[in-house]
Amino acid sequence: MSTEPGKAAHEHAVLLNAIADGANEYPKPEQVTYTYGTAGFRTLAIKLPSVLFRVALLAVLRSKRLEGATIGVMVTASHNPEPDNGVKLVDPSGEMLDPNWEHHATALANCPTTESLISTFTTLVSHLRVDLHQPASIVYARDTRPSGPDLIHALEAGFKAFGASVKVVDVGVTTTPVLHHVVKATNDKSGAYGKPTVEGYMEKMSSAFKTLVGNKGPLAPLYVDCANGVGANALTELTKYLGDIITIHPINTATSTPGALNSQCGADFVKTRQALPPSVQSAGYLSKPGTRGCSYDGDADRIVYYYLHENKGTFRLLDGDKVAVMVAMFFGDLIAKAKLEGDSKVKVGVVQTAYANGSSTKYLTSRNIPVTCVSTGVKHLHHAAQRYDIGVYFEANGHGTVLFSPRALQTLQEAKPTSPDSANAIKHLLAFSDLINQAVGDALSDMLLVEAVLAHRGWGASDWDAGYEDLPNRLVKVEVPDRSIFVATDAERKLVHPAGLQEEIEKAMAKVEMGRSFVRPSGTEDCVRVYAEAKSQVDVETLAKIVVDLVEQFSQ
Ligand SMILES: CC(=O)N[C@H]1[C@@H](OP(=O)(O)O)O[C@H](CO)[C@@H](O)[C@@H]1O
Ligand SMILES: [Mg+2]
Repeated sequence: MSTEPGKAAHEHAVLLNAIADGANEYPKPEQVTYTYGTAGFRTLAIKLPSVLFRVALLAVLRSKRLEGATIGVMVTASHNPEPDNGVKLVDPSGEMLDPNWEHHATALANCPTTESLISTFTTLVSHLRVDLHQPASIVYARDTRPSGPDLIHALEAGFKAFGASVKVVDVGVTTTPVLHHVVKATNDKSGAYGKPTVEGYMEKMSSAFKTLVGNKGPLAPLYVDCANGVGANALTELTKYLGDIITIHPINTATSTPGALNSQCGADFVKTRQALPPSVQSAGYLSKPGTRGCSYDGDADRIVYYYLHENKGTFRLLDGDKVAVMVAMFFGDLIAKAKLEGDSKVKVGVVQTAYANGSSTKYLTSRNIPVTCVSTGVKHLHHAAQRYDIGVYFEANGHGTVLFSPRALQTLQEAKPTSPDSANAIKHLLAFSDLINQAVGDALSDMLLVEAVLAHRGWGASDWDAGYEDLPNRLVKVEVPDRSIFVATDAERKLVHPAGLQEEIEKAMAKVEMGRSFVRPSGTEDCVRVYAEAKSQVDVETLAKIVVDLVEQFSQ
């Protein structure tokens, strides 16, 4: 845009006309209200074209507001069924969109007409003090959903309205964490984070993995359920970079079979059902004792592991809590071996949500590892983890990563080893910081992290599992007329509303041994979630039932 007043006004009018033309092509369906939630906009794909067009406008505004910093747009609905889709924005550091801007996204998405869209857009430009003369830079990608290409068209139409002031890079069909990597690396002008490309991501991770386990391979084979999603493509690519250090068997890789995505497979299926995907079960992949399997979700930002009990053949889940505990303990030991001096001590902390199994929290705290509990949603965990030198964060369902603070990295880079052992520990800690996605939870990166830790420990799945035994637990969805009456506090462990309900829940908890239960409204589905755990299966069922009944009673 020009800085001459007359010309600038003309260009502004041209821009608004172009936005109006695009908006007319992608009208908002009537009677749909959109919310930018925990995971961006997510609903049936047929309802989304207008949202994609408007998200493009917001992405451009955000980039211009940040003086041309690169913003990411990911088109995915993660573990949802195939007819759904979604879109979320990625901030320049590779993190989720700033929560203040979520409201602006919601406002644009819900404008009923082209006129109201233009008016809201203009208001945002002035309220947010966006200088439209600034350049903008956007990278975008999508998962394998059949609705993806049309939604990408709608997104691109939004970018085109701004003409040449917007530079766009289409990363193509890839995982959510790869897109986050590209965003973070593009904005890191020092180049230290790695190349801002899919190849850069693969090279960085595979070379760190080789540094860590190159002399320990070949590692025992691993079966990877890709949920018939985009993780299958990324994993195929990654295995080329890994060579023969580890034998990976990708399964559920039918990315173009209609209806296959997340159907009877994937991390969400396994965590919710606490069972193997039928395809893994029937093929007997894990029947050889000790064989490890893992499942990604549809956009490969989440992973859970499992194996079959050696004697009983029963299913054993190694979820996000199990990963967090193993990784935190391992990093604690590695830091001790590094023998860093005095003030340069690096400390490990863990961030969980209330859904973390009580046994995992007890295991950590009894070993003096600090644990912070935060509200559900990756962005809360990510921010809390940034307060530790090495912050390990995982949701029980497998979303998570490990963050190395700039101070920890600098300390490690400058540390003077006192022995060959300390030199090795420092080298390994630095390699782990390259192996682990520093922007967001990442199924592929977390998988290599688990494999590297197991190899360093000399452990199989059952050794890993032996640390602690999960308390029996139950997670129940309750549909209520209006979930907004449920208001939680204290990292969502207590309810402040409806009045009196919390007291009743606490009475029920006190009746069973090691009873714990909490209730919160879901941020992604129209339901209230009830979580309960207790020392025995019978007690947990009783506790869950009482609390579900209470929720129903108090929602009338
Ligand atoms: C109990 C549970 O698993 N909740 C999930 C779910 O959030 P809810 O707000 O509970 O619907 O979706 C989030 C986004 O994927 C994920 O971060 C979170 O862990
Ligand atoms: Mg996901």
